[in-house]
Amino acid sequence: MPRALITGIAGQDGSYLADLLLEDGTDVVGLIRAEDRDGPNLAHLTGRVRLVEGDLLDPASLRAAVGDVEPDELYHLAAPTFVPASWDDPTTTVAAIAGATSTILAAARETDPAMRVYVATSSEIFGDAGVSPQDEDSPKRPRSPYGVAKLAAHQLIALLRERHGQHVSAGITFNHESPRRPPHFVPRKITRGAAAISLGLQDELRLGDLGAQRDWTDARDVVRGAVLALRHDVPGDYVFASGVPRTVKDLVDAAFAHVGVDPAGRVVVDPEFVRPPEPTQLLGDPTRAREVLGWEPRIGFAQMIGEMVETDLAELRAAG
Ligand SMILES: C[C@H]1O[C@H](OP(=O)(O)OP(=O)(O)OC[C@H]2O[C@@H](n3cnc4c(=O)[nH]c(N)nc43)[C@H](O)[C@@H]2O)[C@@H](O)[C@@H](O)C1=O
Repeated sequence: MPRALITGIAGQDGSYLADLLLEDGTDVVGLIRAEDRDGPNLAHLTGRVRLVEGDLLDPASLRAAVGDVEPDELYHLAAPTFVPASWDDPTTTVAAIAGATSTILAAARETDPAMRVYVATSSEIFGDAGVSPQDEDSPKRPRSPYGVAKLAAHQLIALLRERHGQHVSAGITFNHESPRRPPHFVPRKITRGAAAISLGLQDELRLGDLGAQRDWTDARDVVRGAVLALRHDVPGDYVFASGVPRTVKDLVDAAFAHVGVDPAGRVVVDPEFVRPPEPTQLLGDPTRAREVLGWEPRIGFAQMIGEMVETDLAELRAAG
């Protein structure tokens, strides 16, 4: 039975990855911060996975976890994820993303040079790429401290692969969502808002730029890609994306249609949430993942948003 260590198992992606690996009989160990032990995404995993403690800002704890667990497969998903927050504290962002990735990759090599590793990087590494859609070889000009930190991690992976022959793959993940996504990200904010408005719990939903565009897929599809990448014989970089551009307004329309409410007059643009426009359209080209790994998204946009709204309706009803 292979043993996998998942950093960030308390998060959206980590918990779905644990579900997937448990299904195929993998022995799953999760790395968490002490304060995440009671997180909502861990409850259903209790008794089915082993948890070890570690902190991205404490390199010794990461080295100890990798050395003690001695996994065959290491999925490094833990990271700060809210892009605007990276402007408030770039130092911590860089340490927790670039610093921790470098520690984990070194620990993997010291523990077992044959250990297979997958690291989640991000479409934020592209920034003002100047070309759209972006594939693995597109120019990378990040526009946030978060993107800079992810790019450092991304480039380190390629370098260590080349220098030491480490089996490390990078997932260049575009936006991915699910019923486990926290509500400060715009899709969950919108599905939660539509649900609350339809239940009469809220009058309006305050958002930033409705014309902002992203490439959204379902988190369950993305973690399936992570396993395919790690288990492929040759390590590499892979864009995981739908290849379909959509706007924040498309999210609003899909979520409100699901609850049968007209969003007109209910959605208010609030400057607090407006970010500077992207100079290059962020859109993924997942051709390599499809051709090399046989990966394609299976869960469509409307299904994903519908499931998120249903989860929000159920949670709000239960809370009320
Ligand atoms: C790939 C990447 O994906 C995620 O980062 P993100 O794209 O910043 O995600 P988000 O959901 O916060 O924003 C998406 C878009 O929606 C616009 N937007 C409009 N109105 C609101 C609004 O009211 N709230 C928010 N949050 N965004 C809004 C906002 O300006 C942006 O254009 C992370 O997983 C990150 O870790 C990652 O790697």
